[in-house]
Amino acid sequence: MPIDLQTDKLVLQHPKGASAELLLYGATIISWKSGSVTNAQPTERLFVSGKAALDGSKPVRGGIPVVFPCFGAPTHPEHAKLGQHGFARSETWTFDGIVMDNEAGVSIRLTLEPTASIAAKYERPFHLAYVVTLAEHQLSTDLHVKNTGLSTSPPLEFQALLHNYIRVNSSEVVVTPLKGLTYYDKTEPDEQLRTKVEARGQVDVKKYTDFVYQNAPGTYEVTSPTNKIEVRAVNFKDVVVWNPQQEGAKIADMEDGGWEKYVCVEPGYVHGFATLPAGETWVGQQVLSAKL
Ligand SMILES: O=P(O)(O)OC[C@H]1O[C@@H](O)[C@H](O)[C@@H](O)[C@@H]1O
Repeated sequence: MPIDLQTDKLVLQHPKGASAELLLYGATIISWKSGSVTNAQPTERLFVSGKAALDGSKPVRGGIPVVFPCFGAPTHPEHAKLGQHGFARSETWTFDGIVMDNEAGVSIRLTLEPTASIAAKYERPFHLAYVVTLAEHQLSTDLHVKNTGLSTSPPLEFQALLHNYIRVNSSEVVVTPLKGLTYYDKTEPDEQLRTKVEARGQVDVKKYTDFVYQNAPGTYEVTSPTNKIEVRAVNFKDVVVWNPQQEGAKIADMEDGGWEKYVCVEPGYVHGFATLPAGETWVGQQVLSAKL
């Protein structure tokens, strides 16, 4: 079966060998196995911590959690009751159907609408759809946000991000091209000094990195001697590069030394807020391609 719907997760299988698994909880992709143009053998491209909870008790430490409607701690008054990174990664989504099932792509759609538990902490009406498409060497994830409010209601203001944990040796990986971009350095203790300009042609994560690059180009290469993933994003104007290094030891669900096994490269709309008038839809798209 190219698409296997189980109680709490979906398994996608591409006829040429790639596969992906996603939980209904958080619409979190927890595995993407893909070959590349130069290496046909499907290999795992995402990192999931050995200590991650996969039972819906807390957001998954790894894979691709969906961040909506706030990134980090809430800063918008409408998000005040939400936790870090919002609720999309910790609510159970609904399987809405198969979008495509052929060699070009095996594709499904999940949706999320306000539930009693969401409405208790977030009052705005919305409809989210998440379309996940598996191709021979690619995984596409498209987030559709609709403001379902009445025409008289104010625009929806939100942030959204795809929190990719890319499996790679973090001491060898570089992320390009980020040179010349303004970024917000969340590791900088002095608030006044947090806005910086990237001077490096190749950004490594050999030290604690938590950088929010603004107005980034949208296409990034995540390269190590044994792995290369291209991240292509549309409408996610910013990109976060995160690796906690030893700070990761303070994260309860991080496996020992887990930070040596991934880099997070996260396209998002996170500097400021996307503004969506009533009745309209915003679509943020991402394509991950295995190049090596
Ligand atoms: O522990 P969480 O909520 O999954 O967040 C992990 C990291 O996510 C990154 O996107 C943030 O920039 C970091 O500041 C944060 O630590």
